[in-house]
Amino acid sequence: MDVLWLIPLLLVPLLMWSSGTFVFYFKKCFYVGWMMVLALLAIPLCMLKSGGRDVENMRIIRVLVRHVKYFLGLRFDVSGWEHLQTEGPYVIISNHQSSLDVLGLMEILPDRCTMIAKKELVYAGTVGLICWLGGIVFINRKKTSDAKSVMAEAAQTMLDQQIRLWVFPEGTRNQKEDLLPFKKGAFHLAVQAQVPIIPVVFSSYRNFYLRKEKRFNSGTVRLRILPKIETKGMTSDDISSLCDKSFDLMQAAFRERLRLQTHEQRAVEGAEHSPRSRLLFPPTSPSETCLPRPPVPLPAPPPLLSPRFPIAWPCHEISSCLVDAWSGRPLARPVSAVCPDPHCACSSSSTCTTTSSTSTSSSAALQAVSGMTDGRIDACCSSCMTEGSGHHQFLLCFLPF
Ligand SMILES: CCCCCCCC/C=C\CCCCCCCC(=O)SCCNC(=O)CCNC(=O)[C@H](O)C(C)(C)COP(=O)(O)OP(=O)(O)OC[C@H]1O[C@@H](n2cnc3c(N)ncnc32)[C@H](O)[C@@H]1OP(=O)(O)O
Ligand SMILES: CCCCCCCC/C=C\CCCCCCCC(=O)OC[C@@H](O)COP(=O)(O)O
Repeated sequence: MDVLWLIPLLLVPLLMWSSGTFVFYFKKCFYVGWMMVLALLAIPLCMLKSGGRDVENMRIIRVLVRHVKYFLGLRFDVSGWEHLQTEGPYVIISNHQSSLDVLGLMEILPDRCTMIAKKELVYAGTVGLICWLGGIVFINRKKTSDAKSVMAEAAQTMLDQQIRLWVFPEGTRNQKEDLLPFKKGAFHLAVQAQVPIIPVVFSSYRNFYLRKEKRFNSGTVRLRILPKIETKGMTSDDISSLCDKSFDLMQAAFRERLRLQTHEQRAVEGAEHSPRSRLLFPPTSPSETCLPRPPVPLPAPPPLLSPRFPIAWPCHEISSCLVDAWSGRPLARPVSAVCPDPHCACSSSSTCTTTSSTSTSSSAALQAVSGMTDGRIDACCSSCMTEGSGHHQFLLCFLPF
């Protein structure tokens, strides 16, 4: 009789090892349960620190949530930190795939930043209470007029109390291959307060988390912080174009990442359903998962055409397509050139972090610039610097057919 308690103790690891569906439910229950417990811990700490609802409580919440990723086998890889180095209030907008977004959000959450959330969240037990204590602004999505007036008030509070706000402009969770059309509230907020917008793009979770298929493997989420979009001088007439511009930038970054993910995914097929992939941390690079792999030393980076510009090599976004994950052979030839891409998102003073070039015309233009005609441009323009003349230096990733 005494040994009966051993059964679940042995059964859980066995099921974890053998069943992906079990892992899915186990991890989800653990996540919700553990967040509830953490919130319970955080409540007295927040009360002691600030005596009630205060954005400063987000520091405590941030510290407490940071370790949860290790239990779930998730890694966060952040690029574009420099774009968060902006003084004063701003609005952060990001895509929203799942409640797991909270983990990524807490990885980069700046000081004095809180969120806009649906009002139902306040009823989520201890989590609801901690959201309230953290100063989260609750809106009633079903009553637009109420939501608008709450957000107009929030714009004023942002300025009065120097607060930053994080909004999910899709307005709901979305796991599709494209972002949902953006709601306008975040842009009204930024224009009313005359503060910049900082877009943040979470890479798709589909390579490790599939709600319908009941899969929750280990995986890496790439968070890309894009350059800020200024709203100084804008009025309500500019809301639509601001919203469209932000959407286009984020959609391009999301799709570009998704394309690279699909490329990497092919390399790890087969390993995908192994217990290792469900339970352990993901390897740091796709090539690590590819066995056997001949020990081919990587070639030294070729000299850039214009040494005047300090371009990092290999740059983060492109590095994943520089080497064939199976053979280790170099796939792409990085070259430096002036960016002819009309969609290039370089802004005059900052480092360019995004642009994707899929249209035939810009692809042809890039090929002409790079002098290579026997291949396809897979990704272009990363770590691009702006020359005095307004030309953009960038790297091309060139895949031979
Ligand atoms: C240790 C502790 C451990 C504990 C762990 C837990 C810690 C947790 C901590 C932290 C976690 C926090 C995690 C939070 C996550 C929550 C996420 C969510 O809940 S996502 C859902 C809610 N979010 C939104 O919905 C986005 C914001 N929504 C909007 O901005 C919408 O625009 C909204 C609701 C204001 C209106 O939505 P409409 O569906 O009516 O659609 P539209 O097209 O945008 O607006 C209709 C018209 O109203 C105008 N409008 C919108 N906002 C306006 C405004 N502010 N002023 C004037 N006009 C406005 C628009 O321009 C549009 O008019 P025209 O079509 O252009 O003519
Ligand atoms: C009454 C609803 C409350 C649901 C929350 C259940 C408790 C969750 C417990 C632990 C998770 C901690 C993170 C909580 C913050 C995540 C909130 C969230 O992601 O809400 C979903 C909302 O953005 C969009 O909702 P819909 O997709 O429109 O639906």
